[in-house]
Amino acid sequence: MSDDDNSPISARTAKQLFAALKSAPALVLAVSGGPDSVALMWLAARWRRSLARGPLLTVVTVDHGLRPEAAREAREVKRLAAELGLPHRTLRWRGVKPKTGLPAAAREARYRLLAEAARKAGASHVLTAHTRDDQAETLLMRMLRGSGLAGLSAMAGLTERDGVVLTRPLLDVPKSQLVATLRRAKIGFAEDPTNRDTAFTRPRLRALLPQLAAEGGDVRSLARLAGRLARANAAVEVLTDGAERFLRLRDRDDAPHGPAARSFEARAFAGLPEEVRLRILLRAIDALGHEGPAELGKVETLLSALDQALAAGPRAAANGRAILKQTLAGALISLAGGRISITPAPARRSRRDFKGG
Ligand SMILES: Nc1ncnc2c1ncn2[C@@H]1O[C@H](COP(=O)(O)OP(=O)(O)OP(=O)(O)O)[C@@H](O)[C@H]1O
Repeated sequence: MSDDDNSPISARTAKQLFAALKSAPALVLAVSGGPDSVALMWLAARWRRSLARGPLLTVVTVDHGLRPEAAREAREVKRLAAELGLPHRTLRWRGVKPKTGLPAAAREARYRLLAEAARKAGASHVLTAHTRDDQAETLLMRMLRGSGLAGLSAMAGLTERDGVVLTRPLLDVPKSQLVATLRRAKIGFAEDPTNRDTAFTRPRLRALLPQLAAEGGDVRSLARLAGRLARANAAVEVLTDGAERFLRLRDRDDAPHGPAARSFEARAFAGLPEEVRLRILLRAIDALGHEGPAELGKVETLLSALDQALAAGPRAAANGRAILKQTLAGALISLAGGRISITPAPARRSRRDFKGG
C-alpha cells in the first residue's frame, strides 16, 4: 500500500485492490458490522458504482446466535447495505454450539454458510475484510503454537473452499486506514466486544502488538514476514511436487494399490530433504481423507521412526516382513521389503465387535 497508514483509502487504491474481481459475475461480501467489513462494503460499493459493467454484489451477515446484540448489528448492516444500493442477507448458525473450541467452530460454520450463500447468488468469490493487522496476529498465534512453514505463511490472499474462492482484498491494508475511510465517509460501525475479550488468545495477542511495535516489530514487518514465509512455502510445495514425480518414476512396483494408497521405494525417499519427506507423508495421509489433516508433530515423530528403521539397514528389511507399522490419522504406514506404503488403516473394532466375537 502506498497511501499513508492513517489516511482514507483513495478511489484509485480501491480500484487496484478490487481489479482482479472486475469480470467476476457476482461477489459475496462477508460483513459482520465491524469497522473492517463495513469499510469493505463501502469501498466495494463505491468501486462498483465506478464501473459501467461489473459484478453483482450481495452482502451477507452471519448471526452465530452467540450474542444478543448480533441480530441488531445484522439489521444495521442491512440498513447500510440498502443505503449503498446492495442486497443483504442474514444467515443464522443453527444447531448445538460446542462447549470448547467455540471460536473455531463458529468460523467453520461461518465459512460454510458464506460458501452456500455464494453458490445461491451465483458468486464465484466471497470477500472478507481481513487486514494487515489480522495477518500479523495470525502469524503471532502460529508462532506461539510452533507451526511449520505452511502455518507461518498465515492467511493467503486467495483460497478455495467448498467450490468458492475466498478472497481477502484488504490483507495488506492496515486497519487504521479502514477506520479513517469510515470516519471520512461519516459511517458508524459496531465494535464486537469479543474482539477485546481477554478470555480468547487473539485479543490477548492483539494487546501485545503496540509493545512489539515499540521494539521495531510493527504490523507491517510481521505481515511482511508472513509473506516471505508464504513465498518459501510455495517453493517447497513445488519441490515436493517434483519429488513425488521422482518417486513415481523410480517406482518399478506394479503391485495393485487402492486409488488413494501410496507406495514408494524407501531408499529413494530417504535421499530427499527432511521437509520434503515430511510433506510427502502428510500429503499421502491426507489423500486418504479419513480423519482430516494429520498433526505436523505426529508426522515428524513418524518420519523419525521411519528414518531409524531405514538406518537399521537392509538386513532388517530383506526378509519381506514389515519392520515398521504405524497408524496415524486413519492411515496405516508400513515399511516392508524396501518399500514404504501408506494405505487406509483397518477399521478399529469397537467393544461390541469384540463381545460379539
Ligand atoms: N458474522 C459475520 N458475518 C459475516 N462476515 C463475517 C462475520 N464475522 C466475520 N466475518 C468476515 O470475516 C472477516 C474477519 O473476521 P473477524 O472476526 O476478524 O472480523 P470482525 O471482528 O467481525 O470485524 P470486522 O468486520 O471489522 O473485520 C471480517 O472482516 C468479515 O469479512
